[in-house]
Amino acid sequence: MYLTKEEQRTLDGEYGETLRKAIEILVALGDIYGADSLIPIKSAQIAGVSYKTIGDAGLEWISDLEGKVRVPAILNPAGMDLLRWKEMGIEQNFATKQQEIINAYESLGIRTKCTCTPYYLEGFNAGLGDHLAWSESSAVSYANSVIGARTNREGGPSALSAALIGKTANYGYHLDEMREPVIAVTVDCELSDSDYGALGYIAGKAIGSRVPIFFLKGEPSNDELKTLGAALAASGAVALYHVNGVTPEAVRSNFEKPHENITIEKQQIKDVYEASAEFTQGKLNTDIITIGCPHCSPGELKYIAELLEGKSIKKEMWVCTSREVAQRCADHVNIIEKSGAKVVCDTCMVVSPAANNYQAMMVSSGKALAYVPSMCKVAARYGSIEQCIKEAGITHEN
Ligand SMILES: C[C@@](O)(CCOP(=O)(O)O)CC(=O)O
Ligand code: SF4
Repeated sequence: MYLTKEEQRTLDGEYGETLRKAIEILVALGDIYGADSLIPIKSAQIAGVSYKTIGDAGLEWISDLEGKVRVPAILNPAGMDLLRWKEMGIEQNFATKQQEIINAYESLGIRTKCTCTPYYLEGFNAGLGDHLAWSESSAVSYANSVIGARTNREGGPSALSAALIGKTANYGYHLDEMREPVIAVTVDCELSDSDYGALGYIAGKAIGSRVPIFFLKGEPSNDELKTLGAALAASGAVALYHVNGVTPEAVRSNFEKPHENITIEKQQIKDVYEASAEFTQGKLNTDIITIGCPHCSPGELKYIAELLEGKSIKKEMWVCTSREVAQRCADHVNIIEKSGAKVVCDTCMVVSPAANNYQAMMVSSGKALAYVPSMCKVAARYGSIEQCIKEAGITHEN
């Protein structure tokens, strides 16, 4: 891989051990994947924040680093709401370790905003063709597919290295030829809201890590595309998808329909909503409802507030979002919290150990449906946002 003189000096350790280690990781990845050079990035989003997923080894690795990031960088969700962790049932020891991780990242100049939806934050707007180093799989999918920016699915260490160097290796989804669709997915029915998460949940398994192009009957909103992409990345490993006539590169490039095609039927979407026998036979009772995987947009918070206005709910319910979006939507947040639901910031139902305290979770996300059973050891069932709120049990209505 070609390195500039400056990059070579960094690799030789002239600017210290942290930058040497960081560029070594980028060069190693570039050599493995055949990159020709390093290219500048606009921003970084760094995974590996929850103490639940990185543990003491991760904390130690980050704490040993020195210096400051060269591009705007933020974090993936942590294991707790950084302010209201006690209310979530998080233990003191976990909270202390979690805060140490946040402090270690902060000392590297990383903004301690913990979210998988960086594209809603001030200073993180990305545009068509921008090169990024983002980690969280749904954020990667949204950046590539909905925005038309370019990022590989970075691991925590490689995104952090890219942030410190301000560059990433030029391979994979940074290149035009890797962004062309190779499989078509035809959907033969109209879809709305959580149907897109169900579609992603089904289609991801068949697509694996390939680039699909969807042929849909309607035109999904950006929130629906977010839901689709998150599920595709979780049940499969899709980092980029196109929707014919909708997503920016499909509109500009007018791709030819690939030869391989899979068709998804209405019944397959409906099946995702069918709860398992354990739920229907009453052996499992939903004891927590979670919405906001990926983190809620302002529009989703507004919709949830409309459904909950003037009502009280019986069951534990979390609405997950970023702190910045929650602050921007304070009125909607107040309405949601008045109902008894919690607007949980900085974390989510998958990366917080607090989720493990429950037995059965109802989710409105195809991604959460795929991950909650394995990552939290909690049974999960699927429903639309409206069905989730109904399941929370409305006790009174004004
Ligand atoms: C499940 C996921 O959304 C959260 C876990 O991330 P982390 O490694 O704890 O930052 C990761 C992903 O899908 O990229
Ligand atoms: S599991 Fe869902 S809410 Fe949690 S970080 Fe991933 S996309 Fe975001």
